[in-house]
Order: sequence, then C-alpha cells, then structure tokens
Amino acid sequence: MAISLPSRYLPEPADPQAFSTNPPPRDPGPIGVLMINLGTPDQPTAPAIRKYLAEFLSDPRVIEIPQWIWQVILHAFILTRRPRALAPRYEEIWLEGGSPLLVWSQAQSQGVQEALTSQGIEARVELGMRYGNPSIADALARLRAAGCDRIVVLPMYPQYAASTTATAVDSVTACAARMRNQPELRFIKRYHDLPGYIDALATHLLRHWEDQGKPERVLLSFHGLPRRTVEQGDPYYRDCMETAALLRTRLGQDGHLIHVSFQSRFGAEKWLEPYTEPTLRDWARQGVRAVDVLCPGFVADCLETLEEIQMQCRDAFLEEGGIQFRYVPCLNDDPQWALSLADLVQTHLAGWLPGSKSKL
Ligand SMILES: C=CC1=C(C)c2cc3[nH]c(cc4nc(cc5[nH]c(cc1n2)c(C)c5CCC(=O)O)C(CCC(=O)O)=C4C)c(C)c3C=C
Ligand SMILES: [Fe+2]
Ligand SMILES: [Fe+2]
Repeated sequence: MAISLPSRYLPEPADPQAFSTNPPPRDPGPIGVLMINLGTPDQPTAPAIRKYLAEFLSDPRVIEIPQWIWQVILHAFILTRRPRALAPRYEEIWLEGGSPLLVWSQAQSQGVQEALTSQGIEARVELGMRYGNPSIADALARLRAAGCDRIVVLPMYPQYAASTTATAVDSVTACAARMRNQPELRFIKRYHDLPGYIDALATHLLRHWEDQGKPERVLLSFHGLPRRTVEQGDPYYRDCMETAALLRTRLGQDGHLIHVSFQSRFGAEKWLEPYTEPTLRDWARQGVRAVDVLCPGFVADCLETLEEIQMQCRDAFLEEGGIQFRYVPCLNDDPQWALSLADLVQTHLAGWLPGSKSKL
C-alpha cells in the first residue's frame, strides 16, 4: 500500500541504504559551516531595494510593532519613498562584483574555507543572507547536497542582537523544520570578546596608524538598536561596551583614544546613545581636529559604513570645523580575521572530528 506523506516535509534524495537490514555506518560527510549575514539588494535600483526592504522590514524580529499596523505604514510610506532615496546611495558604493556587503561576505567565507582546509579539516563553507540572495535555504541545500550532516551556523555579528542573530537562527530552524532528515546543528551565539576578534581589530588600527599616524580620538561606531529592546533584555549594548573595553585594554597606552557611539537610527523611537553623527559634530565644534572612525560591529563593509560613515559623517565632521576624518575599513578579507573565525568554528566541533572526544 502506498503511504502518503505530509507534503510540508521536503523530500530527501533517494537513499539506497534506507531499507537494508544491516547498513554500514553512514558517513556524516564534511563539516558544514553556514555563515550568515544580513543581506543586501541584488541591484542598486529602486525596485530591487524595494524588494529587499519589504522582506527585511517585514521581519517581526526587526520591527516589533503589531504587523497589521506596521504593514500599512511600510507599504504606504516607507516602500513608496525610501527605495528611490536609497538607490543613488547604493550606486555610489556599488562594486564590480555587486553590493559591498555581498562581495566582502563572500570573500570572508572563502577565507574561512581556506583557513579550515589548510588546518586539515574537511569542511564546506557556504554563505547565506537572512534577506535576499544567496538565501539561507539555498545555502543549506548546497551543504546538504555536499553531504554535510553536521552544520555549524556562524552569524556574522560578533555582538548578539535579537534583530540580527536570533532572526538568523530562526530562519535556519524554520528551514530545518521542513526537512525530513535534519542535519545536526550547532549555533555560535556571539564572539564580541573573542581574543582573535579583538586582536584583529587592534592590528587593523595599529597598521593604519603606522601608515598615517594617530588621530586625536577614535570613535567606535556600532549599529544602533531601539533602546527599548535593550531594556527588555537584549544583551547587545553590553556586548558592544565589552568589545570596546577589551579593545581599549589591548591598545594599552593608546586605549584612552577610544570612544563609543551608535549609528543608523531608524524610525521615531529612542535608540542607543550617543548617536554617531551628532557626536562627531559636537567634537568638531569642541575643537577636535582629527578623528578615526571604526565600525567593529560590522565585519563586512556595507551601506551603513561606506556611505553613512565614510561619506555622510565625514561631511558632518568637516562642516563643523574638523580637519581630518579617516574611516578605517571593516575586517572584510583580512586573513588574520579569517583564521580567527576558523578557530572559532573549531571550538564548536567537539566530538565531530575523527579522534576527537565530545566535551558536550
Ligand atoms: C551589525 C548589526 C546590525 C544591527 C544590530 C541592525 C539592526 C537594525 N537595522 C535596522 C534597519 C536597517 N538596517 C539597514 C541596513 C543594514 N543594517 C545592518 C546591520 C545591522 N542592523 C547592515 C549590515 C546593513 C547594510 C545592508 C547593505 O545593503 O549594505 C537598513 C537598510 C538601509 C536603510 O534603509 O537605511 C535598514 C532599514 C533596524 C530597524 C534594526 C534593529 C531593530
Ligand atoms: Fe540595520
Ligand atoms: Fe542607514
């Protein structure tokens, strides 16, 4: 008799061993690593940006007001205006290979792949974007097709936030919820205090100073969050402040140069303070002449760093009398950073490598 299966579960490839009475142990395949970043439009055009923003801003982890009110506001006001305003801003930063967020995220995942391979680990690294392309579902399907039955999920956000990390986890588990034969999954929550991360940031700054000298102040500009979300228990603010404190310590006598601010406010609510652009304007008005701005919460350059910081914030600082504004790029394809990420992945492989004992 034919058994009909609920169609919500995705069909798995035919398995010749499925009904064998004494099958040999199944090879769990290479270690899968799923690196997840936010996502970005496919093109710097209003229709492509509209599609991207519609998906991004319909995520209830990002906009936490009742969807029936929000969808009216989103479609009546935001998606009718914002895409056209953003198109020239994306166009200004667009690279030959596409949006910088995609290009640098791809380079970073390739770097992690090479680092793991060079350490003798049979791994397959894939990049998935929470919104847009390449999707998390497609990246997971590629890992499954490569035979990966054990997957480490690595969100590309050192500091945990529900609106970034948790929604990435939700998306992976939603995909797994539709699988008949699920892979074993491990999730990396945060790495805001990882010595390799702090070291990569410090080396980045020191190298920059070697070439161009020190500024009067360094501003670490993190992406903001609604203040309410932190009051409700999101550890993001604490994570950001801890990253800053560790970097200060790592820089020794230059640590006092470091200050913190929050950028990219969206909507009318109060967000984490101090805000980046007003801070830079205040500093210039107070007589600070030379600043470096680094965005440690973004591991890959994107609209928020290349346009908002490197262009808009530079203009604001110079407009108020500042003389020298230097934007320090994100870690992007830095090989030291790729090695640190590969090490971080390795700490999550206990019991998965031949000869290793599970510490779980
Ligand atoms: C790095 C961590 C990020 C957090 C935390 C974050 C929270 C957050 N963002 C919005 C709204 C927008 N963010 C936008 C762009 C954007 N945001 C991040 C990262 C974080 N966001 C990145 C890497 C990017 C760049 C994408 C790119 O294509 O380069 C945008 C789109 C641009 C714009 O319209 O200004 C919006 C909108 C909210 C509401 C939020 C937390 C609640
Ligand atoms: Fe954002
Ligand atoms: Fe922005």
